[in-house]
Amino acid sequence: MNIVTNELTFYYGKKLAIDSLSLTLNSGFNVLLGPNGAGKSTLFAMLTGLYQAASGAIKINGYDLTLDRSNIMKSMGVVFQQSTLDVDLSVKQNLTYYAALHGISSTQALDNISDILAQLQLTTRLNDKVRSLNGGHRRRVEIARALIHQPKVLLLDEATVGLDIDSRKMITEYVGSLCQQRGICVLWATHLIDEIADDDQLIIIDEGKIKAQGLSADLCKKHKVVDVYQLYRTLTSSTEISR
Ligand SMILES: Nc1ncnc2c1ncn2[C@@H]1O[C@H](COP(=O)(O)OP(=O)(O)OP(=O)(O)O)[C@@H](O)[C@H]1O
Repeated sequence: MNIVTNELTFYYGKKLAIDSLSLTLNSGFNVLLGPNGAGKSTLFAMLTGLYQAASGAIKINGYDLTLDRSNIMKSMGVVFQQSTLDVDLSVKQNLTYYAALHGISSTQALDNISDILAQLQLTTRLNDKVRSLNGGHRRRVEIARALIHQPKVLLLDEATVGLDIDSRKMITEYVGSLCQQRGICVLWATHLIDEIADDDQLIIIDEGKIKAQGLSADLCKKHKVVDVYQLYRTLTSSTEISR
């Protein structure tokens, strides 16, 4: 289970947004940390095949994204920054419709994620309209939906932005535990430093470039800083406080 990018470059017009970015991510919880405008969402759009690189290559689980996108999509789950749920449908309808797009029956879909729904405390909300759920519950539905086809790679773009502290904690802990339960490769983009643990694989990105990659605790030691906050301030152009 891995994601490999080789010398990826992407431009919006003349603006260079991703700059010769080479990265290898293995199974486990990988955090992509960067300030606003660093290139996180652009990289996600490239990893999901929505944007095409000006140059460079992406391989996911051994498949080349330009040659074999359909095989990659079969084993990839994505939670985008903006919600893509239909608020006028029930939780169950949102889940089963998405499953049908993957050729999975409603019964099989709910079976595939019954333990996930229970862990995310969604089992009793299946018949509720998404419109009636708060932001934290909507995010949980999106995570359950992204896992419905049992992907090997899960991408989450700023999945906890705007949520209350309890929902953020629950979601980060849950996604962290998924890596252990299912051995999948998770890429978690954030600019919230308190979501990063010492033993997380951390990739710091700024201005479309990788500034550091490694275990969070090791990177702090290497750069002689006391915590990830200091590391982030040292390695990026950010002046924002993102705790
Ligand atoms: N549609 C666009 N047209 C032109 N420039 C863009 C466009 N989208 C993004 N950019 C620029 O590309 C760079 C990378 O943006 P991107 O949205 O990928 O960053 P990000 O790290 O996801 O930021 P955020 O945390 O704010 O979502 C930024 O300088 C941004 O202004």
